[in-house]
Amino acid sequence: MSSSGLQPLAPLSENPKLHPGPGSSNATAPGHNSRRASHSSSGRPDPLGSISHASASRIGPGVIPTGLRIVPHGELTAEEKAKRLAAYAAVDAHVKEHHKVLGIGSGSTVPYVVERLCQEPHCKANSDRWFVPTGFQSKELIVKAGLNLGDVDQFPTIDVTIDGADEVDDELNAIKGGGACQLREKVLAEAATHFIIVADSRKDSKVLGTNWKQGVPIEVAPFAWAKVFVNLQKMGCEKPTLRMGKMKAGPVVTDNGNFVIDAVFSESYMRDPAELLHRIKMLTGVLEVGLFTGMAEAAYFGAPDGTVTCRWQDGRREKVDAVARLDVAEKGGQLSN
Ligand SMILES: O=C[C@H](O)[C@H](O)[C@H](O)COP(=O)(O)O
Repeated sequence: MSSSGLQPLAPLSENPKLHPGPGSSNATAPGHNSRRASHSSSGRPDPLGSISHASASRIGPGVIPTGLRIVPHGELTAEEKAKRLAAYAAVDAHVKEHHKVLGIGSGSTVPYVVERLCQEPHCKANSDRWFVPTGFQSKELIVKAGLNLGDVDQFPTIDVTIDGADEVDDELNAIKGGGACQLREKVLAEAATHFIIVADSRKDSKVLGTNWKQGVPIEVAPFAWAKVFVNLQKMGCEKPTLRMGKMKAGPVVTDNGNFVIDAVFSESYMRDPAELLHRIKMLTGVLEVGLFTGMAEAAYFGAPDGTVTCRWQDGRREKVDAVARLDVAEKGGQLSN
């Protein structure tokens, strides 16, 4: 089925041992799609062809598709409810049956995107789809949900990427990288025909840096971090900080093996994020900047009162009723593709 011609590793969902019957604790919730993925032979060399399902299942417990646990909506905090509603509204508006390759972002809002994709009507098309992650967390989400895992080297063109954001301005420019995933996230945003943001209403802002005070996340080659740090100070960055690990002595290391510098810039810089992005990106040693300018087509913001606002790149703004989509989430349960 792959238009790229590559045939990725068959999903673990094809292993019957990993799919207990309906009476088990892994029984699926309403909306579950039990169809298996089908894979056609590409005729081209398959670098993963020698890996059998059996050997794949021995990789470790972390990769077994255990399904996603849906927390009943009533048990969520107002903030989590808002994220869920934004994610559901975005998936319903932008994922179409003919979309075959979906980019899955990172952060605490994105699990609700995957949750929605595993419900009716979307799940019907999932067996013929590939899901491309932006990092370790979203890869685990995809695998646990039993969805077909792909990568951007197989699918350099993605139909829709849906991702969270740390802050979004008036023109849908965004700060991203609070979870250190900015490099892969930007590759998947750029590869996507439609790049959509999902967030709670605290991220909805006029000027970047108004609510997100941590600074612009910048992924740097480890050996160059001190040089970039000094360059940023010379550029006028008020407070560069090498992001440090928690429960780890030393800096955060990204999924790509790099460091992250968080750089706070004054409002005058943040009012022109495209120019700031350009200047930072030109510093040798910088791999990617967590400023996403002119990329998002639409952004969905869930509010604690249960409303969702969609903002479009052309400035349009509309209210979306997402509460009506909560039938499966109201009950909670276990969900897998
Ligand atoms: O690196 C992480 C990403 O850019 C996230 O998408 C961003 O931090 C938003 O995450 P959350 O949805 O948890 O606020």
